[in-house]
Amino acid sequence: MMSILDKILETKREEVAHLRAQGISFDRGAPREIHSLRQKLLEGTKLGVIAEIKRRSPSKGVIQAEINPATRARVYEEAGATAISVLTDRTYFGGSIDDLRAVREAVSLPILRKDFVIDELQIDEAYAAGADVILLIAAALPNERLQTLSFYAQDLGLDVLLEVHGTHELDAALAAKPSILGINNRNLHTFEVDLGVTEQVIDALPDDVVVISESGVLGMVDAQRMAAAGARGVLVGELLMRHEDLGDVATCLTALQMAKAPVGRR
Ligand SMILES: O=P(O)(O)OC[C@@H](O)[C@@H](O)c1c[nH]c2ccccc12
Repeated sequence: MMSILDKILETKREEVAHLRAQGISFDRGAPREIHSLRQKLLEGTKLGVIAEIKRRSPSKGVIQAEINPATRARVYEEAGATAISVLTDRTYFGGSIDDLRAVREAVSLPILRKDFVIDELQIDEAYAAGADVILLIAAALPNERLQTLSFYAQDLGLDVLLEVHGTHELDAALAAKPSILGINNRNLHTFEVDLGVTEQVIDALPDDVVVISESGVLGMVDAQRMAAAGARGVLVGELLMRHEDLGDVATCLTALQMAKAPVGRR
């Protein structure tokens, strides 16, 4: 049976063919300002919170479809988020690259393009739209493509967040020299969430790898647990997106930042 990830990757191949027909243009001679998430995580004295804009997902269905990404991003910024993650996939997550452009206009925080990147053109598109970080998923790409795409993005000055789901992907992930390693607590095939995944993977890592823990963080206790495991930051989507009231969003985000910073790792 075809998994959801396989299905998504098939859609991405169609999107890339479309992009190729269209072309992406930006001026390589005039480099843009890049806001480095890696630097911010390293300099931070608290646990970093990467706040996500996600309307829906294959695992949860609609979370909140009618939002203004720019307004929400401003609330995230004012409440002290370290960075903003924008789901740009339309078919499965209800987002778009226009959401990312709108967020870029609204905030000066680092912005992560959250999508399923399989081709250089998607990285060009992210760069032209104002992203600072791109996501690469170890489970989605052969080892040598992971490396090629990681180096391609870093040559443009972007940070690369490389996502793994277990220790079996670590050799491939580290060979691609990501700026940040993301440990996803959600299994992309079964959608099962287990914060223990971050703890297990961090145990197997060299100390100098900058780590964030992704998915399933549902409050301050979970954030604290991920910080204690050694994560420099957490990536939080659903918890924030479930709140419609922007005051509640800010309160929720402020609470997450009360977690103590990790000790004993970079
Ligand atoms: O909504 P959550 O459980 O807080 O998770 C956020 C984020 O980690 C999740 O959206 C995510 C992690 N890796 C991904 C890859 C593609 C799409 C989405 C994701």
